[in-house]
Amino acid sequence: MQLYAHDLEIHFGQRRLFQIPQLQLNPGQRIWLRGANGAGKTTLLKILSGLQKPSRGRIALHGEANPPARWRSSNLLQGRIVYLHQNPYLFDGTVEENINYGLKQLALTVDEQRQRREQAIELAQLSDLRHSSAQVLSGGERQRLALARAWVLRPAHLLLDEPTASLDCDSIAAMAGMVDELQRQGCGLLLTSHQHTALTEACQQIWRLEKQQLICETQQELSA
Ligand SMILES: Nc1ncnc2c1ncn2[C@@H]1O[C@H](COP(=O)(O)OP(=O)(O)OP(=O)(O)O)[C@@H](O)[C@H]1O
Repeated sequence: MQLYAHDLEIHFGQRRLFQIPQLQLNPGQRIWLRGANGAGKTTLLKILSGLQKPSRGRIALHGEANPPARWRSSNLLQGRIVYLHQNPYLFDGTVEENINYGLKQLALTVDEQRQRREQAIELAQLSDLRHSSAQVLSGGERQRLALARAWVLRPAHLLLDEPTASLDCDSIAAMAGMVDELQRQGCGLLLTSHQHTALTEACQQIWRLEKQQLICETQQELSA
């Protein structure tokens, strides 16, 4: 399921943040979105996930241009394109309950729910903390839980905003394992990161927000 955006533009008052004639994110593709502080990376991810309305333009899945009347209420995008914030919001309740919350939104049998939950908890290395309150988790544990909660949804596209900022090597490895697994299942991934990590290593393309434009490069071009 391709994600398309056409003619995207966003202004804050008189200031134009970016203008992007066209972009396409394919299933199973992993892209590193780069750019200086304030270039508009978070804003672009929020627009692509339907959380923020652009000043102009439209996004579509499957190539069907179908802009929602109210950007945020679009059923087209809900659950299919998931945005993961760099400081994720977790619900009151345990680690397991946070993951169950995501699962309840899906039409799965009890067995399928259990299977996904157990796999997610293991991949996120949260087995010992499954009954702990999410509110007492460390930064790295929170980030792993937030990704596990997104992981169980099997989104068509996952947009990750600085997912590994201030994480240690073990947490980054756990995050990379989950992201690799999603990619194998055909999930398209777009991620921002100011550091080169195990998550960015496997990106086939780099999109750079610069001078209000989106420039596409391959990893090879970057290292050349
Ligand atoms: N609702 C808003 N109203 C006005 N300005 C905004 C709004 N949202 C974002 N901006 C501005 O747009 C610019 C881009 O913000 P954004 O968070 O998208 O940048 P970023 O590339 O993700 O930056 P960083 O690398 O620092 O996280 C910033 O200068 C920000 O202040």
